[in-house]
Amino acid sequence: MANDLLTGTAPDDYNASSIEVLEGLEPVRKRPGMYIGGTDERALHHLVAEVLDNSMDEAVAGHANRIEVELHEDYSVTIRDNGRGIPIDPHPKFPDKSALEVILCTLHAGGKFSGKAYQTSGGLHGVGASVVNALSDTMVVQVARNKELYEQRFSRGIPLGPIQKVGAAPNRRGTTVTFHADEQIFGHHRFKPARLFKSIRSKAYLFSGVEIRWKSAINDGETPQDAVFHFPGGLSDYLSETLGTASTYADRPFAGTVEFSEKFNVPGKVEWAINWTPSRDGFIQSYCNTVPTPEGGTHEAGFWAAILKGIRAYGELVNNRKAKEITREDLITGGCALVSCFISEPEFVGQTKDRLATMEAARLVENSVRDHFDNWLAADTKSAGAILDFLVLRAEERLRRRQEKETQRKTATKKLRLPGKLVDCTSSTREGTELFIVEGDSAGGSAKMARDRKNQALLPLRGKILNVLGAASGKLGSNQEISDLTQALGVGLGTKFNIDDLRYDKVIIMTDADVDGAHIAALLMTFFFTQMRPMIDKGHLYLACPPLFRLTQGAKRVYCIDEAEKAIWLEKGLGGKGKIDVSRFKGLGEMDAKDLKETTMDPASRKLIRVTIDEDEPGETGDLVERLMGKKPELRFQYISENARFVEELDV
Ligand SMILES: Nc1ncnc2c1ncn2[C@@H]1O[C@H](COP(=O)(O)OP(=O)(O)OP(=O)(O)O)[C@@H](O)[C@H]1O
Repeated sequence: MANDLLTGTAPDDYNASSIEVLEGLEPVRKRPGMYIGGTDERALHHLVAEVLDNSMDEAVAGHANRIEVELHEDYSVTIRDNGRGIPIDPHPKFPDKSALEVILCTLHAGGKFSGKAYQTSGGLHGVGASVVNALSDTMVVQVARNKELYEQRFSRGIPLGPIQKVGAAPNRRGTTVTFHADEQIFGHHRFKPARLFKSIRSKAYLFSGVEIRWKSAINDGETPQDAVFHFPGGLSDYLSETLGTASTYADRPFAGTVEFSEKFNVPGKVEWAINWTPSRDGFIQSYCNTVPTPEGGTHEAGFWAAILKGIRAYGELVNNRKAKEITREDLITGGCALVSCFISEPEFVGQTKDRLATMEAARLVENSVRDHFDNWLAADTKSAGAILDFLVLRAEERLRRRQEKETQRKTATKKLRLPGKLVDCTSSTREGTELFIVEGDSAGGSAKMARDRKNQALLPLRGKILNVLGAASGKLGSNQEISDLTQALGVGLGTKFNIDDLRYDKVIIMTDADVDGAHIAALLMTFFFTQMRPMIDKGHLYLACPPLFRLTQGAKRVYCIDEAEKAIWLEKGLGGKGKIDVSRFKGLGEMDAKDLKETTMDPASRKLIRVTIDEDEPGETGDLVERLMGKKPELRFQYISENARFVEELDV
């Protein structure tokens, strides 16, 4: 390897033959995570959702009204509908294959791309059924069409033979899929009757035009083994059932349905139900085209916007001045909501469709719900008043909590033994405050003058802090610089560390633009990375970017971060009169307060770099820290001298 690097020749074993092209359904088996979000229990249950969603799409499109789901003793599952049946005629693009085989053995084959066969479908990528096929050791698909019954069998995505006619089906139509999940992929995970039961029941609530029958050969002692779900009352009934005997502020939920075609001249609709209760935490369950969206998305955003604007407007109407303090956060505490929308060509994030991304959905849902909510509040003043009072109380509680926290900070600050050299800011709340950690001697004076006293504090460090990677943990607590820093931050060290006690919003490392400065910044970042990691994760740690040069030409002046920037200005000129005067700042201390403020400290003109951790490469970050701060000084020296001006690229 080393020789190859030196001679510049590539090793022989990395060439075109190293580049694999996965064909057919191979990628699904190789990388199931990409298609169903993993190989765990959740992913396993997602297989049923993929097949069931296809039957639901048939129902929502008006072609089926009955679906059956059966869990067998060997943990295989059958899903049957009375829809049109997957097409079985030869596919025009692949005349020797049936459409069914193309659908089940090819990614991105489906009837939901153009919106002709389905208007508002949960399916859209044309991969669901083929993914289930690829991840099942057996899969049997039967289609009853034109009074005939057809069947094709598969194993791990490969057809075991062509499609065959297996009998007559004079009184039947629709699709039946039976599959057994492959243990090579899902290991010991098995379907849980309770989990399937719950998700199937919620599907039935989402579309009142369908009846879903459930049957299970597995008895888990709590889940019914037979059930029929049909809910003409839709989401309103679902919410009442979910809330059970909990007391609520409105006797009946605020619920309704709006067809988009009537209001906005586009296909689709939204259905919703919400009520508020003092007896449990609030929740929102949202769906798009019957697909659950546990991470929410634009339809949820539109819904909350309508409710928030509605309740505030009602508050104004009844002269409740505090209503304008209500925020979305208050609506959700104690607010239990179900929202289900149907739109054409929805955009989800990922194949598991956990979040809706279609922007249009926010507008459609908000405008549909808003009028109804206004009318509902006006018509039922008893419920409206109770809800408004409850929400105002929530808002007041939230504000009180915030105030308490602020006073706690004030008193804590008073009680706190702050390090003598800390130049604190005067703000009594944490909001908007910044602590600059500066290289002691060089920056102290000018930084003091350059700062905004109200919200910018300074902690001058004398020389280099302890290298925490090499140090024993006992040494940390007794190190003066580290103890000053920890005290100034207010967060405590080791087991006492608590990010909630942090006294500043931003902690900014401001060191000289030279090798020593880079080293100090690296030591500090290592300290935060290893001892106070949440400071980085929660976005509190920053690097200041002081300039290295000041160029002056007559009355014109610019600051340059590095040689390259200087070269550009020298070339094009500053636009002033006479020759360009270049001064190089050897340290922050050399800059006068005005320069330092303008270039490095004033939020209006400075540049800051937020220290982040590359989530994809946590191992690498650890490696780099070890390389920089570990036991091998030669590696550290090499890295720092190569990167002294570019510490910001560390991205520790
Ligand atoms: N039960 C069914 N009845 C009728 N047609 C079906 C049925 N199941 C699947 N199909 C047809 O097979 C196509 C492919 O289904 P598949 O589940 O692979 O993808 P999809 O539903 O189109 O999209 P997604 O990958 O988002 O689920 C569907 O678009 C539909 O045309």
